[in-house]
Amino acid sequence: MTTDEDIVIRVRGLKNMFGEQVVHEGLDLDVRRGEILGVVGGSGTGKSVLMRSVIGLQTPAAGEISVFGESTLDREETEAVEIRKRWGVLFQGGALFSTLTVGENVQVPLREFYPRLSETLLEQIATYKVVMTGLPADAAPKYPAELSGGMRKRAGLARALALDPDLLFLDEPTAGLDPIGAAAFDDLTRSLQRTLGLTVFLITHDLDSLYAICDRVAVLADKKVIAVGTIDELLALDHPWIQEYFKGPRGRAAVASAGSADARRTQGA
Ligand SMILES: Nc1ncnc2c1ncn2[C@@H]1O[C@H](COP(=O)(O)OP(=O)(O)OP(=O)(O)O)[C@@H](O)[C@H]1O
Repeated sequence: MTTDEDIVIRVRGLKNMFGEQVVHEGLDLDVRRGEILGVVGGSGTGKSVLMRSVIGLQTPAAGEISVFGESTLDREETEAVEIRKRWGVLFQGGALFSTLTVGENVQVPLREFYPRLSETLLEQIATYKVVMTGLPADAAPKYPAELSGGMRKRAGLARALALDPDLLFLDEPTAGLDPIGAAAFDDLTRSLQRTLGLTVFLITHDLDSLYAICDRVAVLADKKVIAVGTIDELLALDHPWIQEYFKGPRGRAAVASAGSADARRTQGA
């Protein structure tokens, strides 16, 4: 049974609109503690807007959002800061500051939330986070433009982990990576999630990621979350978009690839 303490993000009756365009209406969602929740939906269904609403970058027209049991809407700034410290965000494309080195990028949230840390400690923490994401320590003094796409994603992840968050938001982290790089990033996400006990909100179009690392998947369509569950539970529903998405050619390829990855793991075990 899921209790209130098990729910890290609770969204109820969310409505978002831009001018006349209604993106969400009556959207409900629960994200459970310690899970990787995949968020899928066609382009423009409002996955990023949902994430931005939860992290306070988008003020909804209506609805309630709570994170760690605290409402995130209409809060005093000091209270909002305390909640914001508990999450990290990897935005679409990494969103690194191009004029700062990787290490300096990781230091940005540290400087914002802990302005009294010494320069030495800032550097040490940043290097530690960089290494934690599988990058060599000598990536820290490099600029984002000097890194490959996959390395930049890892650098973005290092920055998202800067404050030792309990909750991680990842917006299409494997977009633009080749299949091997994407699988490696999935493995890294899973391993960090397990080691650090993270709850992960993962927006993705990548069916391989859904099969490989997501505990449950939420499907956005018709301005709301139309279904949430394991992939098997979703497949039991006869919604046309869900059937087409998971059982279309790309879905079938992802099942085959998940099967062979499992077999490789079993043989390697
Ligand atoms: N700041 C904004 N101003 C106006 N419209 C916006 C804004 N942000 C998002 N939208 C609109 O809201 C809708 C949902 O956008 P969103 O980026 O959340 O979609 P998405 O599901 O993440 O799409 P994709 O999978 O293509 O990234 C789109 O129609 C988009 O044009």
